[in-house]
Amino acid sequence: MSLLQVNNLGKSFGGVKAVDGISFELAAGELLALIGPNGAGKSTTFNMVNGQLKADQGSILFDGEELVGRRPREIWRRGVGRTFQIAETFASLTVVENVQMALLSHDGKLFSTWRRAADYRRDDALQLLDQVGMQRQADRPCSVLAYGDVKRVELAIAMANSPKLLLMDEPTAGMAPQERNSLMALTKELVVQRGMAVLFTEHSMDVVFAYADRMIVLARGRLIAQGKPLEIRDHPKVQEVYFGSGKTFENKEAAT
Ligand SMILES: Nc1ncnc2c1ncn2[C@@H]1O[C@H](COP(=O)(O)OP(=O)(O)OP(=O)(O)O)[C@@H](O)[C@H]1O
Repeated sequence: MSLLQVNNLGKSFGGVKAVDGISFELAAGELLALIGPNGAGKSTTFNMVNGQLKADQGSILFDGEELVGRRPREIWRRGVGRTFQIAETFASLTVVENVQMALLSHDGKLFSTWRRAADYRRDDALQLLDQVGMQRQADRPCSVLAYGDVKRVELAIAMANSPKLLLMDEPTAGMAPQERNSLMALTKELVVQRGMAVLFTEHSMDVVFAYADRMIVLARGRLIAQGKPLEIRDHPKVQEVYFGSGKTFENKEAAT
């Protein structure tokens, strides 16, 4: 059975059907990209899975249990993690302290032991940093890191909750191509090592085609195609939605 089973999921805002009865599955150890033009319904889908938006219709089964109607924190506790940008207030903390804060939060001790974050499970935090190649920078403040390194720390923070499913909303936005590749290669490594599933949205087609195991394509709230990257690349409906008929992804990449 798949880790995540989404069935006939829908959400409207006023008269707009932001997500219109979509169904898809995601298995453990799989990297699934959610793509589509602006306004296609990607964020709305994401936010229904993480509980920030309540679905109007359909079901989201995670590990066999219904997520629709549950609060975000409950969903997070069940093993659905997401990457967050490191807030400005935390940028002055060191890299390892940021991960220690995440461990405190995971253990439900955030407010009682706030001041002792620097002592809390430091070795575990260092091990998480090792997995993202950031152990050597553990004692530097996050504020001085290169952008690509901040993204690695954000990944380590998300790992502190040991998610079975990790949601990543445009993980490589604002990154240079080389940084993008290195972040996605790392994500793929974590997927393989931990058997974790990842659902990510992405505008960069080169990232999607290089790293996604499978893709689902939304347009105006509907799921218009799903499959392996090569199947999607040649899918007529996808070509139509993105570029009008006759054009290809390669043309788009070459043009940008
Ligand atoms: N809170 C909201 N209130 C009203 N309409 C909304 C709201 N959120 C999304 N929508 C509408 O729902 C549709 C889908 O939006 P959504 O943000 O899910 O698309 P998206 O694929 O994530 O787009 P983008 O790539 O631009 O982020 C759009 O028509 C959008 O205007």
